[in-house]
Amino acid sequence: MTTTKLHPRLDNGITDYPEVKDFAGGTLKCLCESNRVEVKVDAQTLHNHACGCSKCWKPEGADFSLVAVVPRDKVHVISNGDKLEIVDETATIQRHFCKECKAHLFGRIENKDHAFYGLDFVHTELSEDKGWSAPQFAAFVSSVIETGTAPSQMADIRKELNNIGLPTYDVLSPELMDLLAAKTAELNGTLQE
Ligand SMILES: N[C@@H](CCC(=O)N[C@@H](CSCO)C(=O)NCC(=O)O)C(=O)O
Repeated sequence: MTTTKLHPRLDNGITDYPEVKDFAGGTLKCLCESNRVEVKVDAQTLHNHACGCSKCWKPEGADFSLVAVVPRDKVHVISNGDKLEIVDETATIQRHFCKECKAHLFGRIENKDHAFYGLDFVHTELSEDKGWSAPQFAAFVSSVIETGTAPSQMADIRKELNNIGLPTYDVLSPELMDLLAAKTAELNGTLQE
């Protein structure tokens, strides 16, 4: 038994993701009461996952964020873009957040030599549209220790994630780590076909 709250959309199992075939996207809205920042995403997301890292945006009290990727040319700010600022311009992922409510609307990589260049990071819980892809794994699980989770809770947290069907990794999933390594090999000239 653990007192941890993974994320409001994970604590009772993965029930809020009725993934819809051919789902074409929806609109993300910040958490402000009025003048919401709105970002239209014209595609289904890929690689949706729980992320325990300290940089991804999490709802109040949650240990994990839920974050997925989508092609950057499918992401368009349609309202109140003047409220967006970048958390850290020097980070690999430039997270565009609403300076009033602090929600992150999208994260973008501007370095063309990065394996994930061309993909934006989005939190589909900011959308009321139903049909988004469901979380598939939990990444950066050990990182929750960095933001104040006791190491003694980690076994329970991993068990809880596994119980709702999410394999746990302390970096990204093997598939994504292979993409990162292949990009490094490509840049080093050692990539084999
Ligand atoms: N232990 C660190 C890990 C931070 C980290 O590497 N975060 C990943 C998360 S992306 C979504 O899963 C990352 O790629 N970061 C690049 C960036 O943030 O620019 C911590 O917890 O801070």
